[in-house]
Amino acid sequence: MAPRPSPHVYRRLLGYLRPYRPLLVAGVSASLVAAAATSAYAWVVGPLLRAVLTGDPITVAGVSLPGDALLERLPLLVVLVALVKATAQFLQGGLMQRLGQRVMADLRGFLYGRLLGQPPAFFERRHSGELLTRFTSEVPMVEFAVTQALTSYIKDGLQIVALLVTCFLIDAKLFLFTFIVVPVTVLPINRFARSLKKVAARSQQRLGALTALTAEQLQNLPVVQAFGGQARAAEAFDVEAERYLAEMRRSLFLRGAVSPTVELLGIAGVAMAVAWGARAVAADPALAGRLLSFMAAALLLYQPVKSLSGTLSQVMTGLVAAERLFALADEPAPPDVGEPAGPLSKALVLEGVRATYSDGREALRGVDLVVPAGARVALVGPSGAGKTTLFSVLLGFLPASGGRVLWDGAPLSGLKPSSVRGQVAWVPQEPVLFSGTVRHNLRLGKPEATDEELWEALRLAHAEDFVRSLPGGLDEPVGERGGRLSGGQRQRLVLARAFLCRPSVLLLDEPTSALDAASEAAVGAGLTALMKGRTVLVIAHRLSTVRDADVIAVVEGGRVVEAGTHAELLARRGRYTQLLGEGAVAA
Ligand SMILES: Nc1ncnc2c1ncn2[C@@H]1O[C@H](COP(=O)(O)OP(=O)(O)OP(=O)(O)O)[C@@H](O)[C@H]1O
Repeated sequence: MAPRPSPHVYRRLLGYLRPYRPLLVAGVSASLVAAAATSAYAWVVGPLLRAVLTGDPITVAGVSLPGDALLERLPLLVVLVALVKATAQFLQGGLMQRLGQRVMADLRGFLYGRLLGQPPAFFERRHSGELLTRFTSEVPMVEFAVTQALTSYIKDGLQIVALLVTCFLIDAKLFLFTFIVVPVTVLPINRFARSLKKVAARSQQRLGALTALTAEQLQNLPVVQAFGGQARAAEAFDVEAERYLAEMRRSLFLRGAVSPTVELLGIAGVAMAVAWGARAVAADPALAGRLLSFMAAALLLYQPVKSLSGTLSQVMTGLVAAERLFALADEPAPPDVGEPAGPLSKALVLEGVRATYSDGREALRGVDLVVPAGARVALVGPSGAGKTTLFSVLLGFLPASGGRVLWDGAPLSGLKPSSVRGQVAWVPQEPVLFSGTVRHNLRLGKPEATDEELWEALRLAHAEDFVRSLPGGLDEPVGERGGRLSGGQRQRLVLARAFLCRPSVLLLDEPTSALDAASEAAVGAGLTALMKGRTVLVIAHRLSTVRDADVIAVVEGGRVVEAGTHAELLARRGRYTQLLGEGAVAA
């Protein structure tokens, strides 16, 4: 069943207005003035027309004006009313738009902040395209709904109320007769609103699926092309695009039908009022002025009603989008609470650690391992053994489902995750860089680092020379994902970034990507420097790294099946010897 915006969504969006109450009050006041000015038109137009046509004296707001004074004062009055209305509308539009933009900025910031607190499992359950759709298409939908609701809905709503009151005051009987059709108008609008909500939710889901598919295919285009998969990709795209089109057809049909239906009902009401009024005036000619005022007010109603019904569908779409955004933001994120972790000084101990992914796969099945502070422990094992999962548990991305991890004797589950991450530097196999400058990338873990500290880190990571030779130095842009640098340069920047954080524990997934001999030597020297004096857990892919380790842990099937030094394990002639024979680590 398609989701529908609940009253809760309106309330929550209204909550975002609270900090801007003065702005809201000013905007609503301007709307009230504009609405009152519109009603004033109706008050003056009827008597004016009647006086012009008959030359009789008229009474406006209790003041009786003779026919000749009219031609001087009434045009002035009309211009004055127009001036007040124009000024009020200008203020109303400006204030409400500003309010709408502030609300949206807050909402966008809130959503992004919530996403930044989510663990990797949250993103694995979703397609990156889906999240992108939220930001690129659903946030603007909410933005439109909020600004539209604040500008058009308040302005038009107040104008409608003011004009209805005007009509009632001019002639209560005529009012009751004419607007007996109003309840009849509300019924179809309500039905439209409900259908529109459903269709809006479905078309947003379809757009999400289409964006997800497109993003995935384009991101991996070289692979698609290498396998000659363009035709299949185009076919899959057409299928999704057709589904989206079908939903949009339904949505556009409904949207197109709202305005004309409301207009028809409104015109019918006015026509009936004219017929009734004409008969009443025939019986009592003095009614003519009032009837003209009444009709002016009824016709002035046309514009705000049309404007309201025209944007109804977009506002509904925006509310559905808001509900989806709130649902995303409300996904519980693991709390960042607990005791602060200090630098590791004794040992990191894993006792029977188990870990299960959200799809039910148990990747760790009782890992026992002791990593003394300052030691270098190499993890080796076949692909899929659970080495990366172990890092995820240590970084707090995946909670242990059994056993425990002790950080200097304190259970990891009781420590504040951000403080543990502050002690740990994680260097993944593929260097991760963001578009931006060298400085921007280095400061990721230490935003306040000075240039001296950056150069020092670059020197330690054997990256100083190449950064100095870049035309912009620290200010040189690295390109998207570091694409303007070589593989070895990217890796050394990532190492420099880790140096800056002064971690006490290093989780290192040794790079395997082919580098030329010079780059490899530089990266290797940087790595050696980084590991010096720290507790290191390294997923080893090179024999030299394994041989130099204090302890080698052989991981297989989610357990540590053997542990010891290189010499001890070779002497045992067990699984380690077998793995070396199979080429699990490169010479
Ligand atoms: N996000 C995930 N969701 C579900 N299962 C996963 C996820 N990541 C890994 N797995 C599974 O968990 C097991 C251990 O994977 P892990 O990535 O820890 O192995 P690894 O030893 O690091 O392998 P490699 O050396 O190939 O990187 C594998 O069976 C894998 O399929």
